[in-house]
Amino acid sequence: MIKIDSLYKKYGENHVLKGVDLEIEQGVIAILGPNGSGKTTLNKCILGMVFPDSGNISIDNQSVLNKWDYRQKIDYLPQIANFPSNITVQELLNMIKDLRGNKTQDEKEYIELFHLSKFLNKKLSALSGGTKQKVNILLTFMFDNPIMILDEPTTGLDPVALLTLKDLIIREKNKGKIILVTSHIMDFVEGISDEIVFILEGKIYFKGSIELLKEKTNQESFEKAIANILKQNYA
Ligand SMILES: Nc1ncnc2c1ncn2[C@@H]1O[C@H](COP(=O)(O)OP(=O)(O)OP(=O)(O)O)[C@@H](O)[C@H]1O
Repeated sequence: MIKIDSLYKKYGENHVLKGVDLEIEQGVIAILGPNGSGKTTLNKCILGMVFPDSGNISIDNQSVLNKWDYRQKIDYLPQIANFPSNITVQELLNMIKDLRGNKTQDEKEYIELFHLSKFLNKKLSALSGGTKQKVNILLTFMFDNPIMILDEPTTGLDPVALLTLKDLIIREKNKGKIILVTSHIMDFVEGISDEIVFILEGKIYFKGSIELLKEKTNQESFEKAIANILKQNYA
């Protein structure tokens, strides 16, 4: 379980998180909110890549602030993967496996699913944006840890890869994992999520199922429900 208590984070005078309280048991949780609302900042706080100004984050009842080993339990797909450009996909795979020294799932399956075999000996600088994202996904899913944080996993993917990714997320969720997903693609979010967490003005504005969100906003579709929140707050 991930538990976040009264989390505050500001960058200079920009107060991004202003008292976030959140409890996540298991399943796919979509972290939504407008651009700049603090979704990535929240993810990075959980990962220990950004230090909150105050508040607490615990995983399985242990505070993770100023700790490192817990990160071994988290598979993270960053929003923008800054791969070294002059090495091949295979070299990168080997490097990440060496660095993490973590148990891996069958990477060959993911290579096949995303049709990556023909790119294994290509340099990362030679790959298209979508193919880079497939490599990014492979590097995240080939480990088998209880928590996944996927920041904009759909970026650049074609419709076939998008469906494959959906299936993989559902498969990992069915193993009992916690999967936090950030995305602006509402169809994708609707297809995978158990719960929605909507961040607005630095706080959790809504947490609950898509059905509840539709009910609360009096809208028949998820997309309209999200649009309704944004219009009410920004119109
Ligand atoms: N390292 C940083 N230094 C200064 N400001 C930052 C830093 N990282 C993020 N910010 C600012 O914090 C705010 C929240 O950014 P964040 O990336 O967390 O938002 P987001 O909800 O993930 O946005 P998006 O949907 O556009 O990806 C933004 O105003 C951003 O400019």
